[in-house]
Amino acid sequence: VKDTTETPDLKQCYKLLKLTSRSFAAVIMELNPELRNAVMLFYLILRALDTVEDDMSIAHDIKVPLLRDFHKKLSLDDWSFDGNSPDEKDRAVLTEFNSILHEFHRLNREYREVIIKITKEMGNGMADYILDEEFNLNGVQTIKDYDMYCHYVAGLVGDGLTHLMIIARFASPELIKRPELFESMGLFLQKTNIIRDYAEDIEAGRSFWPKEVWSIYGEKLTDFQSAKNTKQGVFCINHLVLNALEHVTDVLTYLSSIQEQSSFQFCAIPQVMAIATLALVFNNENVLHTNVKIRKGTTCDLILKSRTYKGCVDIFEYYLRDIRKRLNVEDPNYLKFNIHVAKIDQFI
Ligand SMILES: O=C(O)CO[C@@H](C(=O)O)[C@@H](OCCCCCc1ccc2ccccc2c1)C(=O)NCCCCCc1ccc2ccccc2c1
Ligand SMILES: [Mg+2]
Ligand SMILES: [Mg+2]
Repeated sequence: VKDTTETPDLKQCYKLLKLTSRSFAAVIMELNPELRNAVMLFYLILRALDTVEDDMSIAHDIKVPLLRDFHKKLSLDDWSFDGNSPDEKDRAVLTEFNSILHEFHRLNREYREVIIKITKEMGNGMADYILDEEFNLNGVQTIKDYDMYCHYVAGLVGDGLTHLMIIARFASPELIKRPELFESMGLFLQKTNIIRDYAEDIEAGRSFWPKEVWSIYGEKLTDFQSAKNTKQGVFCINHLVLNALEHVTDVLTYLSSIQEQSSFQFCAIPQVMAIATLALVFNNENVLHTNVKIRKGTTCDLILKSRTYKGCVDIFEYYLRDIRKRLNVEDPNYLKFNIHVAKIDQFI
């Protein structure tokens, strides 16, 4: 019988979960007990890794080996790290890493193997980017680089979660044959965050908007912050929204194959939040200056409506129509948008 005693370490882990993530904590708590601890620990371990990646105060010669070897910490009984991550709540996952390790060793082997594999691949992908001088100086260059970066930080999460759900028998093994589906689950979320976080990232001295796109609309990425370039900045946002929408059909196909209710909601809620966020950032010049967020009321409606697959399809259809209605003919992306949204409509 599974040992489900609530140890002090487990309580500490759930405290860390709630501390580090508003959105993901809520959906992870919804999960069936069989899967909840594994996904919670998967989240905290990757959040710890990402906190190292995000911490601009850690020197490269410390950061790169730390990222590459992070998965090896998972075999230790005790390890913690005190970076100077500006974000207090994120720092805690690294200083309190022992609780995560103690609980990690209590997971069944199959779950641990998935988590170690993804942590190793993500850590090495992040390290490769940090070592790439081009990326360091000028950020993400091509759309191909953009997709590859998002693969490492989010596509791999979709990969790991899919395998955890299959081990727990909450998703069909057929999904393993469709890696493009779980890749899109991650890329849709990450690309939405990257578009939304423009102002915050520029402030922090980084950005992930691909040069292949923004250079169509401006000389420098920071140009969009001056009033005279607002229109070009909005066209750039819309171009990136269109690029993110290319993942919609894969996301809906993936959702249609999750049978277990709590896993379905766990997968569906972040996706419906993302399509609502994409509709919010579309044609929205505020994105160039601040971090726009969907209203709390909207969030509640989305959570309720996304309980069924049909509800999710309705939500996507609603926001895709909303975006199409607000397309302006002078937007260079006008034609591509219409063709692509019509294609998704056919799929739906
Ligand atoms: O620092 C921040 O607060 C934001 O960091 C972003 C960044 O630095 O780019 C960035 O960090 C990425 C690296 C660490 C990934 C951590 C993660 C996130 C969600 C999870 C959900 C469940 C289980 C494990 C999870 C692991 C970030 O958090 N971006 C949010 C989008 C990531 C989506 C991951 C993902 C992929 C597929 C999914 C499928 C189903 C349900 C949730 C899913 C969640
Ligand atoms: Mg981060
Ligand atoms: Mg990061």
